[in-house]
Amino acid sequence: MYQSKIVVPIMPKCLKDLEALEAQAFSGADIIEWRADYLPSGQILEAAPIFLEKFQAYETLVTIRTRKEGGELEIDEQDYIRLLHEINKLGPSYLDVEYFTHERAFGSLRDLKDKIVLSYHNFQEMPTDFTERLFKMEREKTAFVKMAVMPQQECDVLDIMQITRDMTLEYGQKFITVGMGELGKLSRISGYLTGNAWTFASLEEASAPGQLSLKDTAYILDLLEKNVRL
Ligand SMILES: O=C1C[C@@](O)(C(=O)O)C[C@@H](O)[C@@H]1O
Repeated sequence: MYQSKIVVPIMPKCLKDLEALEAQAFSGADIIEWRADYLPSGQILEAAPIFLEKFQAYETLVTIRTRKEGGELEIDEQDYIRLLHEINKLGPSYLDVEYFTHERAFGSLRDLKDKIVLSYHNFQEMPTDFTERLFKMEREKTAFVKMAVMPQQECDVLDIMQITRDMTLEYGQKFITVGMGELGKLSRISGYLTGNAWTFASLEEASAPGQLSLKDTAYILDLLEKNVRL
């Protein structure tokens, strides 16, 4: 039986929003994800030390989600890589890197692989090459590999869970998979069976469809992870 860590995203749209956040309100979370793409790219480096200092009691994940993968920011590849390198110098626990959108440029980030969450997002569908993409990302030997997709039918959710379990048994607990939307909710709380390493939960505003609240996620995981005997 496995346990999942709970990640709560924050999405400040200006520095004032970021400054107004109270770190204690996030208690129950293990990791705070800063969705830096909600800020104009010119403000990201100013905001980064504020974020990292405010949430120093938690592990931290910095994500610059580009439009192509369902995020808010249009940014060229060089800036994307440069920002990640600069933010890394400030000491976040983890950095999200979109593998298939920035595959050519990934080489220059390889030296950070021990803190990289290599990721792929598809808000349209469950890609038919789901497993292949996981294998491809796994071969880069980063800290974690993440896939967030949109299941279209019930069996897609079961497939996500089964594949996560198979990959975890083979390579260890380093996969983060999400079935987004209403249909996918079960995948978010199934880590005790599948080995899903992290689950994303929301405090006020959800950063993706189907996210459960932090309170509900903590309650359900507690129930499933502590009381189930396999
Ligand atoms: O990749 C993910 C997962 C996510 O899309 C979700 O569905 O919970 C939420 C995003 O903030 C995060 O970067």
